[in-house]
Amino acid sequence: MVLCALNRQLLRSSSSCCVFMARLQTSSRRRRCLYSSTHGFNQEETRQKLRAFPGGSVDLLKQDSGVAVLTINNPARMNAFSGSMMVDLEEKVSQLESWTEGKGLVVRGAAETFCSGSDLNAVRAISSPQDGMKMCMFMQDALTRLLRLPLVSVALVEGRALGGGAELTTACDFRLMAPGSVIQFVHKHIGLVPGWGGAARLVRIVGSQNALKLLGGAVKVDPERGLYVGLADGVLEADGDAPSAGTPLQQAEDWLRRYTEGPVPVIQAVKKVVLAGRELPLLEALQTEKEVFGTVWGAPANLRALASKSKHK
Ligand SMILES: CCCC(=O)SCCNC(=O)CCNC(=O)[C@H](O)C(C)(C)COP(=O)(O)OP(=O)(O)OC[C@H]1O[C@@H](n2cnc3c(N)ncnc32)[C@H](O)[C@@H]1OP(=O)(O)O
Repeated sequence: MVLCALNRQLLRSSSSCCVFMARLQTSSRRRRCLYSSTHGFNQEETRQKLRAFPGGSVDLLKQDSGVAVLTINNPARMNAFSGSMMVDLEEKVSQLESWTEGKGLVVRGAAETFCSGSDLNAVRAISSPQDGMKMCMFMQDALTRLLRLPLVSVALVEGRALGGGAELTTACDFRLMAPGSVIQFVHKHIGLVPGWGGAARLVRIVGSQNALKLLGGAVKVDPERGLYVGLADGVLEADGDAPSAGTPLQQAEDWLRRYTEGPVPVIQAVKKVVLAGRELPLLEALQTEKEVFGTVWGAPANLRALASKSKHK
C-alpha cells in the first residue's frame, strides 16, 4: 500500500519534473508566461499599456566570456523603472533564455546606483487595482524567468536598491554590495508590499524571521547588515582602498568567475539542479537532478576530465 502510494507520487512527480525540465531547456522559442488569460492576464495587452510610460532603457551586453551585463539605465530618476523599461527587461530576459553560450550574468544600475524601484510617476498614473495587478503579473513573470535562467547571476548593488529595486536584487542568485550601498524594501512607507515576487524570494534567501523584519521595518540594509542576515554574499573593495581590484563591475565579474569557470553545459547544469532543489518538492527535485545528470554523464567535459585523471588536491 505504502509502495503503491510512493509509486503514484513518483509517477506524478516524474511528469511534473518533465514539465520543469522542459521549462529549463534553453531554446529560442519564447517561454510560456507565468500568468495567462485564466488569471485575467494578457501579456501583449499589458506590454502595450506599459509602453505608454516611456523613459530610460534596460541594456544587455553579451560578452565572449559567457558573462552578460544587464544595465538598468534611467539615471535622471535614480534608475527607476518606467513602463517601457519593464517591457525592455522582459525582452532582454527572453534574449538571455535563448543564449546557448551563456554562463553568468551581472545585473547593475547605471551611474553608480542600482535602482529606485517603480517610476513613481507611472505608479500614480496606473494606480487602479486592475492595472496594478497587470503590472505586478508582468514583472513577476519577468523576474521569475530572470532567476530561472540557466546562468549564475549576481546583482551588483551600488548606491541604492529601493522598493522594486530591492526586489530585483532577489531575482539574482547572489548579491554583491559596494561600500555605502543600501538595499531597502521601502514598500511599507508607501502603503505597499512587494508585488514583483520580492517577498517570496526574500523569505527563501534570509528566512521568514529576517524577511518579516526587513519588510515590516523597511530596514536599511547596509553591507554589514547584508552579510549578517545573508542578503549579501560579498562586499566590494572601496574605490581607492585597493586600486588593483578594479571598477565595481570588474570586481563583480572577478567574483563571479569562480562560479562561471568551466564548460558551458556543466555550469548550466549546476544552476539547473540548484534551481530544482530551490523550487521543487524533494521527489521532483530528485527526478530533475537525474535528468540533468543524464545530460552531463559521458558528455565531452566528463570524458575529458576522466581521461586527464585529474586530482582534487
Ligand atoms: C512594486 C514596486 C514598488 C516600488 O518600487 S514603489 C517605488 C519605491 N521607490 C521610492 O519610493 C524611491 C523614491 N525616491 C527617493 O526616495 C529618493 O529620490 C532617492 C532614491 C533616495 C534619491 O534621493 P536623492 O539622492 O536626494 O535624489 P532625488 O530625490 O533628488 O532624486 C533624483 C531624481 O530622481 C527622481 N526619482 C528617484 N526615485 C524615483 C522613482 N522611484 N520614481 C520616479 N522618480 C524618481 C527624483 O524625483 C528626482 O527627480 P527630479 O530631479 O526631482 O526631477
